[in-house]
Amino acid sequence: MEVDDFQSDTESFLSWLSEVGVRINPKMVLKDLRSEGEGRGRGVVAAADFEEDEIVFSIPRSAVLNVQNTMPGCESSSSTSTLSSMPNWLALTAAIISQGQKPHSKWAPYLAILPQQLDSLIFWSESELSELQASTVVTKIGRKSAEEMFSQHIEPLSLPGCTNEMCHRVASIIMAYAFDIPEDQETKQQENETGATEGDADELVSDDGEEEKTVLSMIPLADMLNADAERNNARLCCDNEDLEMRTIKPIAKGEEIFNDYGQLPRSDLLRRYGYVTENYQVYDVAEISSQFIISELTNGPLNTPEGDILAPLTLQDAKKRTALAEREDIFESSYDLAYSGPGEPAIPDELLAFLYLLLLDNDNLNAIENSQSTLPSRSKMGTELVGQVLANLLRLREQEYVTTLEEDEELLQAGNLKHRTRMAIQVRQGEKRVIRAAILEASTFTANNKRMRIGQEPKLPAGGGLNQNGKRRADDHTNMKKGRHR
Ligand SMILES: C[S@@+](CC[C@H](N)C(=O)[O-])C[C@H]1O[C@@H](n2cnc3c(N)ncnc32)[C@H](O)[C@@H]1O
Repeated sequence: MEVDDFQSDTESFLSWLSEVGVRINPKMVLKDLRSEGEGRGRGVVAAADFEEDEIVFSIPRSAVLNVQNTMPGCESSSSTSTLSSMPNWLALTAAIISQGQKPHSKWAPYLAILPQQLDSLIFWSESELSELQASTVVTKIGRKSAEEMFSQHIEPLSLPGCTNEMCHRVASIIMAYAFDIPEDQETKQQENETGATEGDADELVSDDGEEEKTVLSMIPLADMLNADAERNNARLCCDNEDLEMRTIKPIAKGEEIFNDYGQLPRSDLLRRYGYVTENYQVYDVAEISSQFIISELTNGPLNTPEGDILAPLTLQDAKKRTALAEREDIFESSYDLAYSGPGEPAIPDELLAFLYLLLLDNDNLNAIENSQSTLPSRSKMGTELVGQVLANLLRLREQEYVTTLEEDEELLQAGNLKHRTRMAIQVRQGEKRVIRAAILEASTFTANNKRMRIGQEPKLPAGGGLNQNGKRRADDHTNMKKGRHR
């Protein structure tokens, strides 16, 4: 978009906001922030000091773009009922596409300022995605399943000129811009009178414990606020007739006014919003899947801290222990590792318990299975063996990434990186740091190994197994896998 278009679109948008009844505090400005960082686009900045709990702007509910407000414009009652029966995000996608095709849509000046291009992961090429290496975020993009939904729900609406790419663009804007707001009193009352219920609206629990319906909505101007982890200083308040953006702390003149997108790891921030900043790194997570753990423990013998060799689990034994983990409600297909905080370890209890069950001796395993005993406390499950095996598994998990943490740090320092490549490196670097922190935590486990399945196993000849660094011995050809792929 030309610079002039950007500015003139902002101006048309601002005059439209006033036409539709949006009241803007003169102490705020909608600013072009593109020169302050790639992807920053427009943002809201304080032009004078704000106190805490001041209104930055207020928006009448009639200006909100959602399925309810666009329905009266729907050509036929059959499309009205079709929209109501769709998943929320798809119905809103259809409503926005349909408004975009109307030259005189009430929301035209608003739609004109929504981005044509986004950096969310769904728009990345295969080669750009490969920079994320072993990050599991790549498996969560969901392009194919979204397209199945488009063909099931949007195609039958026969919206002229509607393509998959258009649907992806609109659905991604919804993911990055839309708000879930509680249904307004009037609609609620109408529904109570007619007994109508809305499709699959998300539900919140209201103060009085009643489930409260929410409506996925595009809220002009409210969605012009950027976000940056803990720097949020305003929030959307839906308690009054108009929706209000209110400050939650004093904001000094010149400061940007930030909303809160949530405490997201950078992988998810990139997937959903197409940007990352260093301020989100405290929320980074790394994942280790149970499939990876089982495959490593069944594939080869392990060296124990005492130098004993722990025979690999048979597939049947692994299955039995996994079934027990499921029964004990600690089995997850993938476990999240995060930075530790007060009372929050890097290694989740469920992962610790799963490894404990995989490494427990048969007598104690049977006792849990027969409900003669239960899983012990976290400190007792953190045995030296569990810590050692987990540290080895985590080292192997780290080696699934093509580059090392140190190499990523060098790449970031060297600069000259394309915007998407830089963001991908920041994500994978963050995940490796989390894995390293979890390895350190695992190496502090010191509980007694007496219930562990060491010593029960027939001793294996030297030459097999993982060494202390988690690497397979060079002569173990059959078990060589998952090395670095340079
Ligand atoms: C709700 S919109 C905010 C308004 C947006 N800046 C615009 O001009 O349309 C969310 C999008 O803004 C951008 N964004 C928000 N916060 C950002 C930040 N701290 N740094 C860079 N981009 C950001 C991302 O592209 C994100 O998908």
